[in-house]
Amino acid sequence: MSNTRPTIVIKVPATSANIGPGFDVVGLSLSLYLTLTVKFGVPSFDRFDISYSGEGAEEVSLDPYRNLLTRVALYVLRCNNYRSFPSDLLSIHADNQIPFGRGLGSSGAAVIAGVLLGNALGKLDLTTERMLDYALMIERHPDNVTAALVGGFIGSYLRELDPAAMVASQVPLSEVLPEYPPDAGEEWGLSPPVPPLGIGHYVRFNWNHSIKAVAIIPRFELSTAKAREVLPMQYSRKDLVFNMQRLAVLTTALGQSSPDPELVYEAMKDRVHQPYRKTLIPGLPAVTSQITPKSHPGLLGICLSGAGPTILALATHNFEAIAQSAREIFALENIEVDWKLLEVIDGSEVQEL
Ligand SMILES: Nc1ncnc2c1ncn2[C@@H]1O[C@H](COP(=O)(O)OP(=O)(O)O)[C@@H](O)[C@H]1O
Ligand SMILES: N[C@@H](CCOP(=O)(O)O)C(=O)O
Repeated sequence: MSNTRPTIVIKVPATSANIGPGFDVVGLSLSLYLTLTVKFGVPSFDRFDISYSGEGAEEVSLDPYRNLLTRVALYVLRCNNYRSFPSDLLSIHADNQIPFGRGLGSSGAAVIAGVLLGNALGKLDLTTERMLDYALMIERHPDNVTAALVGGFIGSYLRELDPAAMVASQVPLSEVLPEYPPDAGEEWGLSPPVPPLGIGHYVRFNWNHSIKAVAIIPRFELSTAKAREVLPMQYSRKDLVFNMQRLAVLTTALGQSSPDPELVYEAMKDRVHQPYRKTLIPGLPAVTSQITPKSHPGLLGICLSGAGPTILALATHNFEAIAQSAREIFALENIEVDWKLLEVIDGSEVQEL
């Protein structure tokens, strides 16, 4: 009988964050996946192998100290008294359907996959809440990572931390995820900052499963960091009230048995992030204002997905016509798009084979 540990499969969904007015607050898990297959055995040259297929396979680093997935897993392991990866780790294969830098939560999925990987490698038995704490030390807005971990239509907030915990939660990312291993024979420097307990809190809203997500995906990347740099530090009371009124309505409206297109279309408008991001995404205002429930029966609402450039249209039918109209509007700006019809699905899964 072999003593090798069973293969582990980790499956994490894509997400669409914000859904219009819920900037950094709401997220949906969508039916595109990052799937890791983790094998155990005796690695040659003391080094496990990382391989990729699918989206990003050509550009991602296969060095475990540079790759986001394995850096996150190592962070979780080091916070739990492991010095490094287990010596019987043979290989990690990542099959990725989530395009990078398009506003479909690729980095959130990678962070969650990394936390689940660290938890599985170290047999740590972390609770969902604790895994969320680890993820929030890296991706510091809760909308994508929470929806990717627990699945569904999710609202979340970050708890106000006491001053000591606040310091711990704000250490620079370079200290949470150092890129280089120590030289041979040397120990890692400082212990990594262990997350404070209970950083993120969430609730799952009802979702009417007749509503599908049409993701219209421009063929260019926009990093979330760049799309956050264009946002102002302060907002007017008028704009905040505009968003809060809509968000309060939207979180219930999308779970009703017969979603009301007029109500949802208006409730998916936003004044906190989309008006500022239009400079980075030509065509955004035209797409969100010209495709309406009147022009496209079946459409409920339309917004930027996450930080963009993907457009998220929520609809019950007429998916192709909605996508085709968005394609024509983007074509006027010389932007080509792909589109996918996605479902709102469950959260992450970890299986032993
Ligand atoms: N599966 C993955 N493995 C490794 N790195 C990833 C993975 N997914 C995303 N990333 C990293 O995250 C970056 C994209 O993050 P970000 O700008 O936040 O866009 P997104 O909207 O797709 O989350 C990629 O360029 C890559 O560096
Ligand atoms: N609330 C964040 C969400 C970023 O989502 P992503 O899928 O673009 O990473 C924001 O709008 O900046």
